[in-house]
Amino acid sequence: MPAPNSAPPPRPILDLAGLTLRLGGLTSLADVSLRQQRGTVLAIVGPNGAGKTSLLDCLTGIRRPSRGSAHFWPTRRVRGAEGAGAEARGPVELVGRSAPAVARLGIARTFQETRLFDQLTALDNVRVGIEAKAGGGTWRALLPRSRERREIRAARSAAWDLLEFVGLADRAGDRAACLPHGARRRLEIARALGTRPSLLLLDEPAAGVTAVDRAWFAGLVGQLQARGVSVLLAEHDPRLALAVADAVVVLEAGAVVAAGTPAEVGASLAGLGAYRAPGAAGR
Ligand SMILES: Nc1ncnc2c1ncn2[C@@H]1O[C@H](COP(=O)(O)OP(=O)(O)OP(=O)(O)O)[C@@H](O)[C@H]1O
Repeated sequence: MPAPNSAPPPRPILDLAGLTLRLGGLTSLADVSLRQQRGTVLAIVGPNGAGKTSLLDCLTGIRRPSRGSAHFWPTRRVRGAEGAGAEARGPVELVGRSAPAVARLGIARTFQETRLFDQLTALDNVRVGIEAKAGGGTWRALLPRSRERREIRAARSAAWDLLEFVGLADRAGDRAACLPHGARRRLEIARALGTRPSLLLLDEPAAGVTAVDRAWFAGLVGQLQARGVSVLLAEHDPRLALAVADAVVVLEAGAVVAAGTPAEVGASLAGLGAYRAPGAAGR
């Protein structure tokens, strides 16, 4: 029997078993197994070509693995309640689902190359994410006029909140094409959050950004957790991953070569000479 004050048992949100992906003659993912607990940040670290993007693609209906399974525990939001009012349902298999079906389950992602609507404003880019979740234009056409107006106002207000959250409220009216690289990456995150995901997959969100944006991304991960969003972070730079993650998995040539807490993985990477602690000579 558990002690009266013991912490609640960890609840999984994602469980991958033997995920294997072959692209042409090449094995991009080789028998990848891992588990992520709900409410945590799991970092997938690895050099170029390690299979990080392939992994995210397999989870989001973009690629179909040749073998293996990917179970996800969706969250059913109780009407009028957030966070504590959310209930986890039993696991569902992600393999074989289309990208929109995965999104409907509550998984959102960003891409290494930002995919924004360049001719739309920052605000409208986020509204697209929110309205896609709400059913988009077709659904709206069936609504009574007053309800339609209410939904439009709600989407606009939610989009403003998300722009504020990512520090882009002052760029709301700018076309996405005019935004600098770091701001585009922030905007992509805001758009992904518009679908109200319980799991957010970030594909190297800090690649090529300034030191200021990099620090912001590191802080963002904690804020997402506070909002009840679990994060799967694909990251090239182990330093960022070790600094923000609760657990780390290292991929090399498509296979898991290390896994554990940031301290455990940091120690094994240092042993391999692949990681130098921040502040170490020669950085
Ligand atoms: N469309 C494709 N056709 C064939 N091979 C591919 C394709 N896309 C990726 N690969 C190969 O799959 C392997 C894993 O690539 P992936 O992009 O998943 O790695 P990554 O860790 O995300 O690297 P990066 O950070 O450079 O994107 C690599 O060897 C890559 O060359």
